[in-house]
Amino acid sequence: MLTIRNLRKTYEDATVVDDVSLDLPHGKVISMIGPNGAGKSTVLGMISRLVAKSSGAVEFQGKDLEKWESRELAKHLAILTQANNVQMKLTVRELVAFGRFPHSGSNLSQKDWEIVDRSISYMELEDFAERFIDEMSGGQRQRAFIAMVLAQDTEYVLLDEPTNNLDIYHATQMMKLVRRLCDELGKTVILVLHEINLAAFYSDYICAFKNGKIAAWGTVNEVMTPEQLKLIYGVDFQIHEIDGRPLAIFH
Ligand SMILES: Nc1ncnc2c1ncn2[C@@H]1O[C@H](COP(=O)(O)OP(=O)(O)OP(=O)(O)O)[C@@H](O)[C@H]1O
Repeated sequence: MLTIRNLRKTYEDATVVDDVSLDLPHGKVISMIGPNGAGKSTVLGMISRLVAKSSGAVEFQGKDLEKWESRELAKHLAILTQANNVQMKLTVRELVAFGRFPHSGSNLSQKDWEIVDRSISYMELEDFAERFIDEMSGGQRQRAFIAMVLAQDTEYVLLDEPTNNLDIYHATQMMKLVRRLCDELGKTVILVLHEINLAAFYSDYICAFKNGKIAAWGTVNEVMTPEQLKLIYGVDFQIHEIDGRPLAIFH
């Protein structure tokens, strides 16, 4: 369980996350949506300790996040950020192997390499395993970084805009994988997404942010209403239903 209490982030005189409190349920897929600059990545960053909070508290598995030892935390919680670039000349398989570091350091066992190869195949990168990541397209590289996060094999997986750069096929495969991580492996997946229909189709809960505050929080059906979406995004929405899930049309 991840509990957030009165979380706030200020930069000089700007408050970009403003008194956010949230109980993120375990073993579910939770999507964070909202306009540019609403504070989604900052909240995700504070949940993973990549961004220092200005005030408030984050409790992870009953213990204040600040009290976790870094390597121990990395065995339980993995994050994909938006700023993924490494300056080293690495192959996909070498990059993905970094995901095993919290567990095994640099001495990877046969089992670690099996997890690395399984993560590579989750992202359908088998044919690219020995390719250097700086010789890949943006979407292929994004999938390699996601594979590294998966190789960390944590109960909590935080993904900031994982579908960035991905085509429709790979974005859909990515979201199906997120569902499997949750349904088959019991993981909690927290994503930042701009594609609200991917959020609606594959999540259990949606948290919508606007101006640093929570604008809506609840099950997909509770949040995906024309009235709330208009308040969040400022455009008109129609909600249709496909396979029992809401589908938003906006114009
Ligand atoms: N290092 C920083 N210094 C100053 N302001 C920052 C810094 N990082 C983020 N901000 C500001 O904080 C606000 C929230 O940014 P954040 O990246 O959390 O938004 P977001 O909802 O993830 O947006 P997007 O959808 O565009 O990725 C923005 O107004 C941004 O300009």
